Parts: sequence; structure tokens; C-alpha cells
Amino acid sequence: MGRKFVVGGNWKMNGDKNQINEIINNLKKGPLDPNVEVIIGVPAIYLSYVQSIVPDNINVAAQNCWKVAKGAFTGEISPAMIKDVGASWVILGHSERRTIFGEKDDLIAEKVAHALESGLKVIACIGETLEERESGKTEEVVFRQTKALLPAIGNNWDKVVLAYEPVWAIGTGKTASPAQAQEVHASLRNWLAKNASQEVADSVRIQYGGSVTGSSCKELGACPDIDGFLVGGASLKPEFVEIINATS
Ligand SMILES: O=C[C@H](O)COP(=O)(O)O
Repeated sequence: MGRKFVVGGNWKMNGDKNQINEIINNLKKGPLDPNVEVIIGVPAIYLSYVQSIVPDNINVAAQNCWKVAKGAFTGEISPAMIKDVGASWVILGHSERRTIFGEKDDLIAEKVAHALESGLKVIACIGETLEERESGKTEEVVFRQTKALLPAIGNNWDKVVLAYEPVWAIGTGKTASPAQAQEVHASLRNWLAKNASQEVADSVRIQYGGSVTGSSCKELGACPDIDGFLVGGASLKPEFVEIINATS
């Protein structure tokens, strides 16, 4: 099927210029598996700076954007601005945006639609909370979140990476087991075959995110339906290189 492994580093609200220089120098040193697509999600204020110092084999993403090109939206940034400073990706629907900032499925879908129309590529995040998992609602939740994205994505699936991030595994040190993650990825693919198309199901890359580390990445990366990772904490550390190289 030839899905290229894709590893994202989501720095969240971390880093200053010194730390950014260290992270980028470490990535430059690598060496990074050339068969892996690497995307780093940086705080908006550092997008230009990071874009000016990253090597060509690393793509830069914003961690959020608004749903229109410009206007009276104090504090927001648009896909047009992200593109203007040379970045090509945006992370949307992260669970921290959903829970802390109250973003709902329909707003996330509007953002995804506008980002894609504007020519950005999108990492679209989905995932269930612990309560939802424990009450047997994992599939219901991730299918609902993905369903909301279908009209927004339309024929642009080649510009989208899905990131399955169980909320209970984010920043908690509790990685989903390879079997737990593989199970959700496989059922998402089945769902996509029925609700989008077989081609989308076969070709879309689904990342796993949630406490991925240098020691958990190889086993997770070996699962047939896990096509990469979205990494938070460990993307700020030297072990990010090991995670990028998980499948080498
Ligand atoms: O976007 C990344 C995820 O929220 C995972 O974060 P984490 O690796 O720190 O658990």
C-alpha cells in the first residue's frame, strides 16, 4: 500500500529560541531515516524563526489556525499567514484544543476545510477520553469525530494525516499498548472504507499519539495500521530522532 511513515513533533506551548536551536541542531545531526516524513508543530510566534533554520527534510506545522483568511479575530492566525511564512502544515482538533479551549467537531471541521482550501496540509486529531473508553465508547467517539471531517476533507484526503490520540495517553506516561492502538487504527480504516472509500482507507496515514517514547516507538511502529506518530513531550528531547527512526 506504500503509506509513507510520518512522524510529527508537537511542541505545544514549549520552547524558547535557545531550546529551539538545540532541537533543530539535534535533528540536523540525526541522521534521520530518509523514508520518513517529519513535521514539527511549533508555537505560532516561532513559525518564521523555525522555518528560517530548519533543513529541507523537515516540514513545519502550526498548532492551530482560524477558519477564515483574515479579519477581526484578535489573537488568531490564518492558514494564509502560516503559508506566508513558509510553513505547510497545521495540526487541528488536538484534544487540548477540544477540552481546554472548547472546540467542537463542527468548528474543527470548518477549520480543516478552510486550511485545505488555503493549500495547507492538515494533521487532524481524534481520540477518546478515559471515561469514554471505559464505557465502551471508543469507536463511537472516534467515528463521530472523523464523520464530522468527511465533508470538510472532500477529495483532499491526500493532504490529510489522521492522528489517533487517546486522551488518557496524552502526557500521562500511559502509552496505549500496540494492540490497543492497532485495534482502533484498524477499525478506523474499516470505517473509512465504508464511509469515505476503499482508496481513502488504504491510503490515509493514521498516526498514533500519546506518551510515545524512544522505548515504545518500535513496537507501535511495527503495527500494520500505525503509519507514524504524533509526539508531544519526547519531541522536545534528543530521543525524537530515535522515534523518527522507529521503523528503520
Ligand atoms: O500531540 C501530541 C500528543 O498530545 C501527545 O503528547 P505526549 O507525547 O506528550 O503524550
